[in-house]
Amino acid sequence: MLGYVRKNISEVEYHTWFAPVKNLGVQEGSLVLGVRNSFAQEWFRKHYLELLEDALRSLGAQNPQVSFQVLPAAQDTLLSLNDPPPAPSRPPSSSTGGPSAQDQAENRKRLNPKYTFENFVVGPNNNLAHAAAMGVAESPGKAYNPLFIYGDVGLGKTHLMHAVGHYMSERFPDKRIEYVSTESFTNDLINAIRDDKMTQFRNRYRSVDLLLVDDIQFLAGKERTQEEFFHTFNALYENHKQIILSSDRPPKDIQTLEGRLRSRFEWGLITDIQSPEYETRVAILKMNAEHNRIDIPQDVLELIARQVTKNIRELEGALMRVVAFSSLNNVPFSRGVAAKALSNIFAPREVKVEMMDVLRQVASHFNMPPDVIRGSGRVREVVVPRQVAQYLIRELTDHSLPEIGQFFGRDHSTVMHAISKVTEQLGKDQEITASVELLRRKMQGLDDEDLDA
Ligand SMILES: Nc1ncnc2c1ncn2[C@@H]1O[C@H](COP(=O)(O)OP(=O)(O)OP(=O)(O)O)[C@@H](O)[C@H]1O
Repeated sequence: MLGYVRKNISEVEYHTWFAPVKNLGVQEGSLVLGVRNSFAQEWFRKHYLELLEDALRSLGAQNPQVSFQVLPAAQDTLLSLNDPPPAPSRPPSSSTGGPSAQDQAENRKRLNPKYTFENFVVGPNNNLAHAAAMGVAESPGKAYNPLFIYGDVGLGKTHLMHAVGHYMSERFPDKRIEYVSTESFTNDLINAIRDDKMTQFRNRYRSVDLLLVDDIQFLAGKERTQEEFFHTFNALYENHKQIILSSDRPPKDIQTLEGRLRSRFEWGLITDIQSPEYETRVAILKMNAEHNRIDIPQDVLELIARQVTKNIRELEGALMRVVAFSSLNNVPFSRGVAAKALSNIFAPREVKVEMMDVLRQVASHFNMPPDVIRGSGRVREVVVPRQVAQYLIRELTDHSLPEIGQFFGRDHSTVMHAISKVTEQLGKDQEITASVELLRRKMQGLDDEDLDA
């Protein structure tokens, strides 16, 4: 099966997703594959189910069925950044005069073990950069050289660079990988000049197979460093060695960068990373929670994702804060707890609610599928939830009556009618009043009694 799969996807994909998969045998006619976490489980369902079924079919299965099961927690918790890096997964080649085990260990030491492709959530904000990094990982020195990734702070530039490094060091344990910040490069250079060790300096940087340089914008205004980097760049480039650069802005906007360097930075591929969309932020939080074995409800993750929108490092920090807060106060996770935990750092932002959120909450409150509420049913059991949903959307979001109408496949006068109907019943009909009150508190993140206790 794996042979079939491998022929149909890229090597990077294969190593990222299929290498860690375990065969758990056949249960009730379905082949069960063990995957690392529920993120991987979802990914497999979405992206590889058909391929795996085809693979089984190619082996003669009439009615191929594949399912995925999350394996029991592995040892390597991914967020413990300070742990020693994992041991190399295969023995180093010693007799060929290749790099020593120590070299390899050195390579890995500089790479953050958490920053792998597998742990990188792909969304519309970063999919081009991700694809480019995958391309480079697959054909270093050939696909795009240099690869220039730019974007604001905390959006995953370093993560992607390291992912290429990990990937290469796993597939080609003999390759030399150097990750350096522009600041360290500059300091190394200053030390080398001072200690008269320029030859060593040049050997070090010009003999690598993959050079990753972070925050290249800091070359601006440093003439001697630019000069040295120019020669390093040329030496590597001419030998088809891969270079990846990160920066907070594109080459054209780096002031006082020599023209010859700027043009070299533009030779390969320039790609950017933008701030993540809401769904990507939720997915990142979910993955983080899982890696840390934290069982935290989806609606709490959603609240965090609405609070922190621009920087993924801060997003991760916010999650940790909520976790710490709830454990220190010995209260279970809830939206209220999260709102409270974050209220000191983030300017209290009104929790922004979307129409779909309201619909989902109302649906779950009345215990019926959202589509039924939006559907055409006219019985009271459906009409009341529909009116309540429209009423709450009007109250909690900025959407206009026609927009709400469109969301429900109705015109604005129907919505107006629904709103006045609910308004009329508030205070009179106990059930409706209680439902509206409860749902409103829930969506504003005020549903927490634990905190008051
Ligand atoms: N798409 C993603 N999926 C999962 N985690 C991500 C993603 N993007 C960023 N992160 C996480 O966000 C944090 C910040 O990312 P990183 O350090 O790579 O940002 P950066 O763009 O290099 O920032 P800086 O400019 O400050 O160096 C890291 O912990 C990283 O793992």
